[in-house]
Amino acid sequence: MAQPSVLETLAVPDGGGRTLGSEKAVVSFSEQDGRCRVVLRFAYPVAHLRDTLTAQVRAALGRDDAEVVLESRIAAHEVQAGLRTVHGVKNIIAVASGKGGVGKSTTTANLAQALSAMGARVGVLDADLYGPSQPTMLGVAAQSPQQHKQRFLPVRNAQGIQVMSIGFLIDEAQAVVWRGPMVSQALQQLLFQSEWDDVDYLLVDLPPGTGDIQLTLSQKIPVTGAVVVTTPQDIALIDARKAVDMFQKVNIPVFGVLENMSVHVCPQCGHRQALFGSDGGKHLAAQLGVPLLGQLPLSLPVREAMDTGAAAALHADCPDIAAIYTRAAFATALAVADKRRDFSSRFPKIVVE
Ligand SMILES: Nc1ncnc2c1ncn2[C@@H]1O[C@H](COP(=O)(O)OP(=O)(O)OP(=O)(O)O)[C@@H](O)[C@H]1O
Repeated sequence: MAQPSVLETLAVPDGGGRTLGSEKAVVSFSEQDGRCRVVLRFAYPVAHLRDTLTAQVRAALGRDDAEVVLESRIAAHEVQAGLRTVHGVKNIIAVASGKGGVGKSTTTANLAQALSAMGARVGVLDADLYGPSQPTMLGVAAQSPQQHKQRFLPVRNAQGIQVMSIGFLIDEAQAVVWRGPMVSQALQQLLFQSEWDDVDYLLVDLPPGTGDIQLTLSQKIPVTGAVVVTTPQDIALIDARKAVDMFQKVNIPVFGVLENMSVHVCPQCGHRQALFGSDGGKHLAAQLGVPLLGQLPLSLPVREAMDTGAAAALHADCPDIAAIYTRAAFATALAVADKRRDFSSRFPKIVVE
């Protein structure tokens, strides 16, 4: 049945000008026995848009009873030249910061939770050797990965997020004596020797800084793009700029900057205080010509949820915080979808001897 053209012009919410037409989203429209059914398919997760999209489609069709089905088909996208893709992983997103302690791990865990709630299959690889915190933040600290024929089975948290951490292999006391090449090797082992189960987005929580370790990693890991986390403080911004430069040097696109600890809102009187300065991340993003993914306030519930591995509960209980992470995660997923598709995993490797 012909699709009503009125659907083509409907905007994808938070989609930066995308429409159902530009996304070729309407894959089927049918009317049978008085029932109307529309199937929309996207190249990114959209579960968080279900109510809005359903209402838009019903209003456009003038059919309150229309059934609107949302589907996502997330593909693998281009990485740096010459790197092999990881079995079971479509897209790797590096989460980095120049300076330590700015909230990179917090951002990783919450972006993972947001993407998962949006309907994506998500993995997290904790590469932060000197402070592996993902197992705690994602609520799997009491578990350890099973091994099967020399391969690791990532641990799954209650929301199905697949987690591997360098902290599962070594303890923090040992970590201080590890040198760059050892870290790089351990990380590659975790990435390539894990049985990732059809992961759409694997977020890699990198150690802070822009030294040899980060550079080696950005040259050896097939990364679709990076998210850089900073506080608005000058000292953090200088380092964040270095992190952006590093990614650009190795041809990894920076999907955006997330400003963390933007303001402190007094829970008693609601007064907003910019403890680390105002809008530093926003200005940095503008100067570097990369998107600002969001500005997250200093928040007690965020800190508490990270200490107790309760990102899912945080998102359920604090809709304002959840909305900031969801918007940042969606912008990241759109940036991934905008990259050229990678078909290398579809073709067998041809070896000429
Ligand atoms: N927006 C926030 N509000 C309140 N606490 C926060 C916020 N962001 C991060 N934190 C807390 O600050 C501490 C440091 O955050 P986190 O571990 O995410 O930083 P990091 O940049 O990954 O640090 P590292 O340099 O160790 O890798 C944690 O206790 C975390 O819970």
